[in-house]
Amino acid sequence: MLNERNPIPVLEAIKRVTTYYKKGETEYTAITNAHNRVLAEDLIADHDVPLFDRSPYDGYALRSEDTAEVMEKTPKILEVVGHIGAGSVYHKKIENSQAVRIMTGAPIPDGADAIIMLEDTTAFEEDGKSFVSIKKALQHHQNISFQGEDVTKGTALVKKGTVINPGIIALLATFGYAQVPVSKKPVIGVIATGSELVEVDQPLEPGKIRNSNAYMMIGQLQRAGAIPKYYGSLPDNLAESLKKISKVMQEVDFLITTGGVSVGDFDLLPEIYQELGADVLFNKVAMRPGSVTTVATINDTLLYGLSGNPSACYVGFELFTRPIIDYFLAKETIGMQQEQATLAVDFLKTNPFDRFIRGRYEIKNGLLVTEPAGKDKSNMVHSLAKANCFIQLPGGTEGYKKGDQVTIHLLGE
Ligand SMILES: Nc1nc2c(c(=O)[nH]1)N[C@H]1C(S)=C(S)[C@@H](COP(=O)(O)OP(=O)(O)OC[C@H]3O[C@@H](n4cnc5c(N)ncnc54)[C@H](O)[C@@H]3O)O[C@H]1N2
Ligand code: MOO
Ligand SMILES: [Mg+2]
Repeated sequence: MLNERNPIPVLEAIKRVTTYYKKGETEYTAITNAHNRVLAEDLIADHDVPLFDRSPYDGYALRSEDTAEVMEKTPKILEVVGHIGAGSVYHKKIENSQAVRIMTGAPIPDGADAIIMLEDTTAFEEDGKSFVSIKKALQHHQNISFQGEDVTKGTALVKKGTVINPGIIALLATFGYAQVPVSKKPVIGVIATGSELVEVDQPLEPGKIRNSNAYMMIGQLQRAGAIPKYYGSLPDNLAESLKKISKVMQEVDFLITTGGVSVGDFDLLPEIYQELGADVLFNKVAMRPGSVTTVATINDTLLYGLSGNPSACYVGFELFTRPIIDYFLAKETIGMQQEQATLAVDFLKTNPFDRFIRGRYEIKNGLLVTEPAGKDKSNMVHSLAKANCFIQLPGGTEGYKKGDQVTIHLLGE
């Protein structure tokens, strides 16, 4: 007699796993490897940017009052007493009727209060001295890039928990973070189960299929910011599976298996949980696909038993494993972003349970529109390649029509 399984709602299942989350630690990574990592400390400006008033143009630094009487036909002649580029400093003070030739990024010399662009000047030499003819009047503080105008010291720039992007890397570099504090990535074990599986580099034989789930999950783990540790696939053999799974549980933060969680004669995971004394949090979720998704714990370590059907495995991972990885990484946002979108085609099946269709969304004329990414069967793999969201249709509904509003869960960052 089969043991009856009680399906629980998706949100209840997510709640049960999240009570087991572990928060990771902080580690340091070289700034050249910081992209896509999660910042583990708030980034606060410890100095102004720019740190000094500087020139935004190639031109001349001068005293604006010297240009008060400049008119188109009566230019003002100033003596050029210095010449600096970015990285150099003019150490004297600019006096009456003097100018310093200055390049973009160089600090404004003392006494100067404005910059004139090269294009509005003519340089000439006379008696071994340099002069510049100024053709335009300037205002006090005209064309100055001021200290602190970009960032003021003390400003909170990026919150911990933010995923680091190239723009954040620019800030980290600006403030001298050669080593960046980031959340340590969880190490997550992956085991595929099933005597029908051959590895990706092996030829197919009658009755066999290639193991695609393990590699799919390795990609999902990488996308989620975890470190996958692949332990290969196991045949449907109890003794061998028990030995391997108990050993692997010691080496990882969590373990994911795929396959063998349903009620078939060779679905060994239920017996494995029992033999290992695991606490099964749930073994049936009111959803399609992935209804047989099982999550157990052994000594508070999560053991995910995802379905063998590729689409069910994929959905089970994103709904139940990904939020735990987000917690581990102390991310500011947990789980997939949700949006409302317009259905672009009819979807007429009934939905006895919550349905998560592998979908594709795009922005058309400023609106989010979505449609299934392909055939909607849990044992199919093709539609996964195109999917960039799940279309959620609540249980107890039927017959969604083109134009209906639906909730979508976004898969990408
Ligand atoms: N009598 C019932 N049969 C089934 C039920 C049920 O409630 N009663 N549930 C069905 C549902 S729903 C699903 S989903 C599957 C779940 O099956 P398992 O998780 O036990 O997975 P397996 O039996 O091992 O494999 C199912 C299917 O997936 C293929 N598979 C397995 N591993 C991989 C892999 N690594 N890469 C690619 N494909 C894989 C496997 O060959 C099977 O075709 O059970 C239904 N049955
Ligand atoms: O768990 Mo199954 O995926 O509902 O198809
Ligand atoms: Mg099975």
